[in-house]
Amino acid sequence: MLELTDLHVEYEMEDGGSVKAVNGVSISLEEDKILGLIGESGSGKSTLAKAIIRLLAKNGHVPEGEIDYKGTDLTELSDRAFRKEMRWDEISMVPQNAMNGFDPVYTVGDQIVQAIRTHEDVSKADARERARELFEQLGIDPGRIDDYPHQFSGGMAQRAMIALALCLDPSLIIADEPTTALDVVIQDRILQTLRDLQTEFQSSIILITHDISVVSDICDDIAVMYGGRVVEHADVGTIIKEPRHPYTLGLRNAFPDIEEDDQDLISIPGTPPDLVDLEEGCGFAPRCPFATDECWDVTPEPTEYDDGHIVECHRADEQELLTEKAKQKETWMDDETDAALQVEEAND
Ligand SMILES: Nc1ncnc2c1ncn2[C@@H]1O[C@H](COP(=O)(O)OP(=O)(O)OP(=O)(O)O)[C@@H](O)[C@H]1O
Repeated sequence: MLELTDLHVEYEMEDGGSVKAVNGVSISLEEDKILGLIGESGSGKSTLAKAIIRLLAKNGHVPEGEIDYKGTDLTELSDRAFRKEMRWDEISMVPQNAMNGFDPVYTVGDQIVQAIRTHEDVSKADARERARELFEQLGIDPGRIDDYPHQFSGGMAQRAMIALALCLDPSLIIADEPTTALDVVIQDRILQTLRDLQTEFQSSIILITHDISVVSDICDDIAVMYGGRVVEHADVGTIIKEPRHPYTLGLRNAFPDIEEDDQDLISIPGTPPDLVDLEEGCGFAPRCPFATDECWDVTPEPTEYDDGHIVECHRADEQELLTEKAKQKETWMDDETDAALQVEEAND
């Protein structure tokens, strides 16, 4: 249903330079699937999402690439046509912080009713009924429909935001770190609700997060972003159990596995690349313990392994060796990698 081809997104800066926040991304999302978009802060996840729903900051634009949504290239649509035909009806978004998504001066119910009536010719009473039903489905007491946003707890506001995103029955929902501000138990419940609703509404979801353990439970596919590119993309089982990219292997080390005791959490040394002065070569090479001269000099092309497992790494063929070495702390402590390593004992 959604196919991005060689998508680039840039932010113009006052000094005349530009931040290449998304730098040639090609991925696809099938109908009724949840795609997890993971990567460190600054890897371009939100930018990619906002480019799809056309909510980029004023200084952002798409200089190159296609966003094919059900056969329409969204980059070719006028702003007016996009607002009328696409945003909210077809593609909606749950933002990082729900409180910012609601207008504090109107009740939550009024805002959902207004969203429905702006796009559909229905009576106020019918729209209100739909909002009440959505509240119920999301586990919010429908009696709270006339509350103002500040009267909701963080978890409830986030659920109400999901109700708003679902109220026009869109085919694609983009959820940008929808639960980061919430505690783990509520986070888990909201993600499960999202999964249940996705099955019921038969919509597709792009779920953005920096936490690989969050996505493993509810996603079908995962795309790993690094430095504005998708460096690995596959079904969730493959990404969790058989990744090939050293960055994905590193991400796996950095989050605890709930099934294992006594683990060392090893973070990836160094910092993400400068997206203003992008250099030739693999963007991860300065932090990669396995980088060779070729990695520094030549940007790797996407290569497909198995069915739909796409990796951008010159050494992706050496999966067994990389996997074994990546498990060892010493690998990430090697002085030959550019950066300092921080090792945290999981059970400290
Ligand atoms: N309006 C802007 N102007 C200039 N640079 C920007 C702007 N918005 C984002 N950036 C830069 O674009 C890059 C990608 O940012 P983006 O927010 O998409 O990353 P992210 O992976 O979503 O990070 P996070 O998890 O922190 O939200 C970063 O280097 C960021 O500083």
